[in-house]
Amino acid sequence: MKIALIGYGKMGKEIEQIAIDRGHEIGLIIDQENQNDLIPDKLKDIDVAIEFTNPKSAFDNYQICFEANVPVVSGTTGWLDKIDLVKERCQSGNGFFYASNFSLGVNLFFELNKKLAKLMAPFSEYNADMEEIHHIHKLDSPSGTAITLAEGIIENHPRKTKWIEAASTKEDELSIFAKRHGAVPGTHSITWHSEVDEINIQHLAYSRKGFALGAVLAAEFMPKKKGFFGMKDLLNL
Ligand SMILES: NC(=O)C1=CN([C@@H]2O[C@H](COP(=O)(O)OP(=O)(O)OC[C@H]3O[C@@H](n4cnc5c(N)ncnc54)[C@H](OP(=O)(O)O)[C@@H]3O)[C@@H](O)[C@H]2O)C=CC1
Ligand SMILES: O=C(O)C1=N[C@H](C(=O)O)C[C@H](O)C1
Repeated sequence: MKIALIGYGKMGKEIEQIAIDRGHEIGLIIDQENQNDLIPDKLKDIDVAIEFTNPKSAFDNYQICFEANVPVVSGTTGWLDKIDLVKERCQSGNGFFYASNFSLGVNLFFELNKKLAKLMAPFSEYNADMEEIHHIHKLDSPSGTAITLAEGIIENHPRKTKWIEAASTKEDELSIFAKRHGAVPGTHSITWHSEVDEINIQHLAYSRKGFALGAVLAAEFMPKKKGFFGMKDLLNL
């Protein structure tokens, strides 16, 4: 498979290594300094583009790939205000795969989080909050993964209707505390507190390898696909 890497930062470089180890060819690398090279003509013989840039650039990059009819795998977070426009493009024949977190562990953790929220629903003595910790270079807050976890709680718990990135005393609000520290790859914890105890679940990434492998597996799934896909399609969760 011939891959275009759009964004050659921490994730782009990790993905390049895993893609090569799995026998793929990197046909094009686009980063900030050569971003004007991302034109449909340069994508002519590319099977799939993997996009990890930043919230401001992601959507424009998708559109260029769509024009070239190249399916996109994207892990960039913080651009979801445009998700309906991407879904429209997918309905008209383009292929797009998005995950706020590509690691197998986090996707299992998403399911565990939903099950725990459902289990807690009848027990009003417990209230939840969330903490996410990432490296100091992260641009968006809270993390995309934290938002997916919050949505999982809100869908499965009748007393939580929204999340806020602050301490809240309102029962219907789920507090998310985002911390930035050193080089932390990504840690997410959910705690259900009562007056007498607490239940805590946590996913802690040791490195970016799990995210990068998931993105390459998604890229292997995508050539010739049309429509909007996510980790549930890949992992059959
Ligand atoms: N879904 C998941 O599993 C994961 C998602 N992420 C997300 O992926 C994104 C990237 O993360 P990460 O690799 O750590 O970030 P980095 O900042 O290390 O890398 C992003 C790269 O994109 C470059 N870039 C900026 N603008 C453009 C552009 N218009 N076209 C092409 N390249 C551009 C940046 O260049 P410059 O530095 O010069 O600006 C940088 O090299 C973030 O949104 C992060 O939240 C991260 C890990 C896992
Ligand atoms: O920026 C990062 O580093 C990460 N971003 C993703 C997110 O926002 O959830 C995934 C992972 O936590 C690392």
